[in-house]
Amino acid sequence: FLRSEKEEKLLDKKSKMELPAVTNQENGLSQILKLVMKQQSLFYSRDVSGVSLLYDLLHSPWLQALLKVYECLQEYIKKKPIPVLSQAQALSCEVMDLLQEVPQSPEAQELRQVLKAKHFQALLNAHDIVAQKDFEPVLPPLPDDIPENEEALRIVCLVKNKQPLGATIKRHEITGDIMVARIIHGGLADKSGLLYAGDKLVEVNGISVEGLEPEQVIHILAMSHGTIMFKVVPVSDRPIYNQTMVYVRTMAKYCPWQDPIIPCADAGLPFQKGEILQIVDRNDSLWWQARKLSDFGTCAGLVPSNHLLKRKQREFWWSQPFQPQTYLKSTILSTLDEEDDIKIDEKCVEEDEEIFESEELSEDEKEFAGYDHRFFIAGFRRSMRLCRRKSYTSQQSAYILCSNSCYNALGAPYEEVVRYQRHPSDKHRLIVLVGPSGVGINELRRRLIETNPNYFQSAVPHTTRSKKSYEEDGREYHYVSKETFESLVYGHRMLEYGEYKGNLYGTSVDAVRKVLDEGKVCIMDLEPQNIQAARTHELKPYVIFIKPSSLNRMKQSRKNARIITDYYVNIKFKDEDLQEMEDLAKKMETQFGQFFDQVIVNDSLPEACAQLLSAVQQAQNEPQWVPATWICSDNESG
Ligand SMILES: Nc1ncnc2c1ncn2[C@@H]1O[C@H](COP(=O)(O)OP(=O)(O)OP(=O)(O)O)[C@@H](O)[C@H]1O
Repeated sequence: FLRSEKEEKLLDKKSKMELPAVTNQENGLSQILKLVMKQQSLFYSRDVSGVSLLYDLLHSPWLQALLKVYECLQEYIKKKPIPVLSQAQALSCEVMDLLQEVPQSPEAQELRQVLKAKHFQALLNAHDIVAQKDFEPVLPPLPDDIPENEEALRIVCLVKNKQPLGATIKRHEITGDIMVARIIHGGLADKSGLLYAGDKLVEVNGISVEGLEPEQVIHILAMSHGTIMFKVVPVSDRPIYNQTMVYVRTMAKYCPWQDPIIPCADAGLPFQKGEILQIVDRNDSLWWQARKLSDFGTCAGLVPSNHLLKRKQREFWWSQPFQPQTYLKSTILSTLDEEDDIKIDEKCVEEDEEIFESEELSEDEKEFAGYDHRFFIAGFRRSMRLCRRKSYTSQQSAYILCSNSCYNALGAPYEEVVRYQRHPSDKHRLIVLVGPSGVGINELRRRLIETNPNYFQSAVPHTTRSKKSYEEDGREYHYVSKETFESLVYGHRMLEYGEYKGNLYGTSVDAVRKVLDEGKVCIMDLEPQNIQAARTHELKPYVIFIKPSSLNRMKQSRKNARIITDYYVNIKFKDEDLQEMEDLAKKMETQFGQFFDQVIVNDSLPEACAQLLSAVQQAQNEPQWVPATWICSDNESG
């Protein structure tokens, strides 16, 4: 008899003098022989006569070949082969007779010899015996005196330790019987394979459940320890489990203990926005069973189905309409609103970007404009940055886009995802940086580009404002007419856009595509409500949220930091600015966290920079969860 692998190891350790016992038939003859061969040292040590003979036999190529045949046969037996004929030996005799009659040819002679050979005849004989045998079990006849209404009972014993039983019960609406409502995937009941949804409960630990409320049955179960015995009437149509696993990203937050309609809160699986779940059972249209990637070994939990969550979300959104203005309001604008009379000796900026014509640009100002000591970096212009947060139109469009995102979220509370790893010959994924104004996005983006300007690049934005004498079309901006700009917007070719001082600014898909087509990594910053527009199969954006560090840390680290406003090139951060940055970050995370692939806390700049570089490399070279639509179809929408 064979022992389990664990027992075998123990046996190896404890004593090599004992012969292992075979208890598991499934392990097969080959396993037995392998085990015996493993124990050969034991034979030698005991000096048993004939041991060397056995050793030679075990290692002979004949026996090895026989083992292979045996293993193949085992496989065939599992598939229930049907013999073509059951009289192969008789047929071979007939063929031999015929061969005697045909004119002698070397081939006919050879075939006759093969058929005549003792081994071959023995093989055919064995074949016929197997082919003629009926392997189906013969069941005893049913007794004639079974009462008409007799119900078959199944007795199930489960040993309960600390883990829950993994089954829920309910009262049948019509019959009033206590039924097994569902079996939780991976739980004790599921692993036993003895209880099924739909089984009628008759007794628990010898106590009849007739007339009891489900809560009373649960109480009996809760009080029971060790082995629990269930007497059940098995369900006649056992549910067939043939679902493919799907993985989803959660687009909403869920807490079972706050959900009044969950059938069993303890069996619920709480989740935050943006978590990846493995959906293991979708048989119930209202309640699915899911597992978190981080807790793969544990049993599944109940989560509301797509349909149910959509309903819940709709109720939620109706009761709490989304108001982007409350947190899209600029830090700086609100500061200026409160304090018109700012007495800071920073340089005052009169006109849109006029300052860059001045000979007296400080290094800081140049950097803000996108100038480095060696090269020009597109996409850092002040107006472009300010239009994002200042322009009324921008806020309106933000509202529209955001409403769309909310609508999308309503449409799909779970987003099906698949594991995707970019092939080296594929275009790079777009890197999107998101964060509250002033957190350091431009600083990080600039530093990242400077590490390798031939590899990292920003997209060149579009503007409707006229070109300045020192500017170059396609370098600072693509200068286009208002009509062209608007046609790009209506054609959904703008990832983001806004208005600043009467001019339109925005970044187009084509500008991003140009960078990607050159084999480079495109880095751009977006307002969170515009992420949805970038989430396409073509761009496959990897979204990094830049989060501010704690207020106290920022008060220290941002002492020399400067922000740009529409009035000042750079002013120092005030405590209120930092506070507002923190509040804004929290709101962004709550509202849009499900879209963030990575979060980087910008505390120490060099560290945040290193993290950003590593995140960008991960995005391009390591497998990531992405929406299934990006991979499975040519559908452009995200
Ligand atoms: N970790 C940090 N430690 C100290 N200073 C920082 C840090 N990160 C950024 N800064 C500084 O904070 C200021 C604002 O950063 P930056 O202009 O990059 O913000 P931003 O997020 O791009 O804001 P906006 O979107 O409003 O332009 C800059 O002076 C920058 O050098």
